[in-house]
Amino acid sequence: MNDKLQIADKTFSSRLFTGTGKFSSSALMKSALLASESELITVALKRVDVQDKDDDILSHLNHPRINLLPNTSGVRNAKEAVFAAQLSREALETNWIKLEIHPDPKYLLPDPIETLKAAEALVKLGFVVMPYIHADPVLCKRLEEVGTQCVMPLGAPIGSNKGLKTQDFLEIIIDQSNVPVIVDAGIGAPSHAAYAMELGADAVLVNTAIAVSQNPTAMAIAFKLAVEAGRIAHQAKLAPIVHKKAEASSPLTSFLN
Ligand SMILES: CC(=O)[C@@H](O)[C@H](O)COP(=O)(O)O
Repeated sequence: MNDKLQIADKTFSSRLFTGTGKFSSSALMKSALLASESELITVALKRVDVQDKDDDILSHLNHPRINLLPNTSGVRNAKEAVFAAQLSREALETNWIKLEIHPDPKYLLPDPIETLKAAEALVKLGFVVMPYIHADPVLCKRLEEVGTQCVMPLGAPIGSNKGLKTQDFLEIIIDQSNVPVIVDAGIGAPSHAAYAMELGADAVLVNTAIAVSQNPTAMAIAFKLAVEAGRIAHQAKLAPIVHKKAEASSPLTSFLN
């Protein structure tokens, strides 16, 4: 069965996207990310030394399977985001950008107005834009209309590990989206990732839950398997929930009949 995910000009076999922050060492990061089999890995531009091609973090991500997804984390508005994306295109030779504008350091919630503004500008400049946003179905449609290649609604605040707190809105987004929906942020356990995939998400992005686990490599494998299981379950179609009464799994006829 061909179940690849297409975004812009790239095709992905893995529906688990990952991040590079919070690992206790670069070696551990590399081991976990390779074990995850993730093919799209985001790295904060502010962590990359764009003058240095041998930058430590980039050298650990140099692998034929890995596509780098620079992100604009740290910018405060659309203008800064566009500038950061242009810098990244020059330095890293990719026009893919994960657009993250979250000016408030306490909750790291994405600014919807600046994100839409930046997305529109970046699409016009030829970027493949992957916007990190709140699970807002109306905003997702507006982003799709300006030409983003996917939407990345949050499950819960970044790094909170709380899971799919936005589930009702994620379901609406999944139902009405014409571009891939990637649930990003707050996914704290493989079961959360599996659930997102069961709901019909096209992919998930996970960073903290893998990086801060006691065994990031084992946890990466657990996430990989969970994403695969959730995807297969979604395609197989889940049995419907039956309300208000039980329904016997076997016929309720007596053995004596
Ligand atoms: C790395 C990255 O892009 C994060 O901003 C992303 O949203 C992941 O969130 P978690 O760390 O909660 O998985």
